Amino acid sequence: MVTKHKNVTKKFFIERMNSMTENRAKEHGRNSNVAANGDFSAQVLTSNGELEARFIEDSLFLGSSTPKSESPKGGFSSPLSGEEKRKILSESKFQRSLKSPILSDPSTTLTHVGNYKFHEVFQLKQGRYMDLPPSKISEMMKSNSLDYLLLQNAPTQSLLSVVNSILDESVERNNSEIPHRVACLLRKVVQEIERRISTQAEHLRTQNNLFKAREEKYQSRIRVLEALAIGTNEETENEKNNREEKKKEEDESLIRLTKEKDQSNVEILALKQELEMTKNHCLDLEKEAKNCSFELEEKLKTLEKLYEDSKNKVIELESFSETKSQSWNKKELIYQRFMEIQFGAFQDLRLSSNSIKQEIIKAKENYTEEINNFGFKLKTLANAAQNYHSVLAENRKIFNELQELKGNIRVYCRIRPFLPGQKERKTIIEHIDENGELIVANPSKPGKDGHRLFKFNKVFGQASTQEDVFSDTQPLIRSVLDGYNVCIFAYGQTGSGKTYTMTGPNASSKENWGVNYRALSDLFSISQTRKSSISYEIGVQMIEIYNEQYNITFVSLNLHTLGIVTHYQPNGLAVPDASMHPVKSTSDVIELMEIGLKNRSVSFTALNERSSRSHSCVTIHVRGLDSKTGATLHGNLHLVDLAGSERVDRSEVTGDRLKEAQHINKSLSALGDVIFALAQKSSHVPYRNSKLTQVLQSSLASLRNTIAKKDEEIERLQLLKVHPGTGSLLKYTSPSLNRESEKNGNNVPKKSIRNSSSGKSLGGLTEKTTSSDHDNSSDYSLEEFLDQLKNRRTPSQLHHCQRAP
Ligand SMILES: Nc1ncnc2c1ncn2[C@@H]1O[C@H](COP(=O)(O)OP(=O)(O)OP(=O)(O)O)[C@@H](O)[C@H]1O
Repeated sequence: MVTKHKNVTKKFFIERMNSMTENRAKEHGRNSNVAANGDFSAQVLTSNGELEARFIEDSLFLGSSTPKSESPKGGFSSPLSGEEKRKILSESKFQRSLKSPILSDPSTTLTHVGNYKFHEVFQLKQGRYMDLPPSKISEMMKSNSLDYLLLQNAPTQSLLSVVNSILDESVERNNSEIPHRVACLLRKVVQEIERRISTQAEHLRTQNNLFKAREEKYQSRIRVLEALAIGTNEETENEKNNREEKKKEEDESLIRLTKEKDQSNVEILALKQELEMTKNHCLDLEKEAKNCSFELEEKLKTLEKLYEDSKNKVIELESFSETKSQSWNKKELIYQRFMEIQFGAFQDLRLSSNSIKQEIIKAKENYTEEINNFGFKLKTLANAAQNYHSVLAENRKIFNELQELKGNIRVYCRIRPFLPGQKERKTIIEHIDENGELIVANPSKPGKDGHRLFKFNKVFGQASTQEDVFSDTQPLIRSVLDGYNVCIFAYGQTGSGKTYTMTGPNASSKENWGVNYRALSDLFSISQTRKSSISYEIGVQMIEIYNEQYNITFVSLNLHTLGIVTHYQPNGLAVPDASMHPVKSTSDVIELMEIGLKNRSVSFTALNERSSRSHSCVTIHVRGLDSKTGATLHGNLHLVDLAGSERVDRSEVTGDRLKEAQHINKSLSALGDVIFALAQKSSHVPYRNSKLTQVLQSSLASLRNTIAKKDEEIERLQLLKVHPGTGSLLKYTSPSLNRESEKNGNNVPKKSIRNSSSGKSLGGLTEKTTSSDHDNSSDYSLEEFLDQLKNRRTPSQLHHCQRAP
C-alpha cells in the first residue's frame, strides 16, 4: 500500500511537470523531446509549499539546432576534445533545468546598446569578419560598449553562434590562422562563457544541495504520509482535508496578516507623518516657549519694578493713612463733642417745642375766640356796609344839593401875570376881594369913574397856581361821577391864558397840569375809590370847531370836515363821527389830548405868537354801574377851550386871519345868546346860530331844565374868565347866572344890584358896571358877548357892533 501511494505521488509530479513543460514549449514554439520523453531535470518547491516543476530551456544548448551542426545533440564542431564536449553536454543536461536570469529571456535583453544595435553586430554574416578591416575590428574591440555589452548582456547562444561562425569560417577557408584580434575576441567570449558556466555551475550546486535537502524533507514527509496513509486512508483524507483547511486558514490568515501588515504600514506611515508633524509642532512650540519665556522674563522684570514701586507706594499710603486716621480720630472727637452739644440743643428744642405746643394750643383757643368775635364784628360791619350805600347816596345827594346851592352856573376870573419880556406896565387891578369882587382902575378917568367893580364867584390873582384854580372846580368832577353833566368853558381875549388854564404849559409835570388833566386825574382816582360799589367806564371824545366847521382832532393830523348835525345826541357831542376812545388812566387821556392839541388850528397874531384859532372841546363820558342796585349812571364833562376873542382892528389881521376872527367872535356871541335864552327860559334857544352851540346843545339844554325844574337833570356851567392883568385891558362884567343862588343871596351881592347904573336885572342875571366908557383897548367881541348877556342884544345887533369901527 505504501508503494502504491508512492507511485501515485510520483505520477502526480510527473504529470504536473509534463503539463508545465508542454506549456513552456508552447510558449517558445518548439517541441520538446525531453518533455515527450518524460524527462525532467528538477523540481522546484515554491515558498508557498507548492511544488512546481519547471522546465528551463537553456539556450546554450539550443544552439545545436544550427543547421551546420553535425552533432545529434545539437553540438558544434570545435577544437575541444570529445571528452570535454561530453562533460559539457552531461553537465548541460542537468543544468538545462536550471533557470538562468541572463539566458531566460534573451528577447527581453537589450535591443539597443550604446550606438550599436545588437543584431547588427551579430548579423555579420559569414566571411565578413575576415573582410573587416583591422581598424574596424580594433575599434570594435576597443569599444567598451561592444566588449562590455557583448560579453555581459549578450545571450550565451549568440555568443556561441559568433564563435562557431568565426570557427566555421576559418575551417571553410582552410586558413589555420585566426587573426589575433579575432582570437582575442574569441578568448574573451570563451572566458565569458566559462565565467557564466562556472557561475551557473556554482548556482546549480547550491540549488542541487537545496533540492537534495528538500527532497529528503519531502521524502520524510512522504514517508510520514505513507505511514499515515497506511494507518488509515480515511484519516489521511481527513488530515488532507484538515491540512487543506489549515492551509486555507493559513492562507486567509496570511492574507489577513498581509492586509494587517499593509494596514500597519499605512498606520506606521501615518504615524510617521504625524510624528513628523508633531516634531514640527514641537519645534514651533519650542520657539514659542522660548519667546514666551523671553517675554515672561521681561514681564517679570517689569513686575518686579512695579512690585518695588507698589512697595514704596504702600509705605507712602501707610504713612498717609496714618496721618489721615489721626486727623479722622481728631474729627471724630470733634464730631462727638458736636453731637453732644447737638443732643443738648435737641433736648432744649424738645422742651421749647413742648412749650410752643402749649402756646399754640392757647393761641388756637384765643384765635377761635377772636374769630368768633370777628364774626360778630363782621356781622356788624355787614350791617354797617348795608347802611353805607344808603349813607353814600344820601351823602351824594347832600353834596350835589350843596353844589346847587353854590350855583349851577359859576363864573371865575383869573388874572394872568405879566409875561417875561413883556413891557412892565402899572397894573389896573386895584383890589381883589375874597368874595369874588374885583376892582379895576381906569387911570384915564378921574374920580369914581376911574374905578370899576366886577363880581365873580371867585377871582384868582396873578400869584394863583393851577392847583388853586382847580380847587373850586374839583367838587364838580365828583358830580360827573354821580351822573351830572358839567361844562367848563374858558373864554377871554387872545393871549389871556385860556389854554394855559385849561391844559397847562406842558403835561409832563403834574404841577403845570391845567384843569383838563387835573379833572381827569380826579375822575380816575375817585372812580378807583368807588370801584367796590360802582364800576365806571370812561371814554373821551375831542373835537375842534374851526371857522364854523368840525375837526375830529383824534383821527389824524389831516382835518376832517363834517356836515352840520341836526339830530339830538343825549349826553354826548352832536358829532356822529367823533370817535369815542375808552381810557383807563390819566396817561391814556394825556396821550389822546396831546394828539388833539397837536392837531389844533393855531396861527400867529399880533397879540399872541401862537393863537388858538379854534374852539377845542374835550368831552369825557362816564358810565357807572352800581354793583349792588344794578343802576347805571351817565355823566359827561365838557372841557371847552374857546378860541381867543379879539378886536379885529387891534389884532391887525386881514384875509384868512380876519375871517377866522369873525367866525370866532360870531360863535362866541351865539354862545352868549344861547346862555341868555336859557337863563331867560326863552321858548326859543338859538342853538343853530353856531357850530359851538350845536355841538354842546345836548349839554346846554339840560341847563334849561335845571333852571325850570329842579328835580330833573342838572347841568352845571362854569365860566372861567381869564384876562391879563395889564392896564390896557377891558372893563369887565361878572355874570351870575344862577337864579337860585341869587335868591339865596350866595353869589350876587345886593350891593352890586343896587349900585348898578346901566344894567338891568335879567331874570337873575345881574351886573355892576362902574364905568360905561368903552375902552378902545378892550376886547371887543367879549365885551359884546357880555353886553348881550346884560342887555339881551340880538345876534344881529352884535354883528352890527362887530362891523362898527
Ligand atoms: N397864569 C399864567 N402864568 C404864567 N404864564 C401864563 C399864564 N397864563 C398865560 N400865560 C402865558 O401867556 C401866553 C398866552 O397864553 P395862552 O396861549 O394860554 O393864551 P390864550 O388865551 O389861550 O390865547 P389864544 O386865545 O390866542 O389861544 C402863554 O405863553 C402862556 O404861557
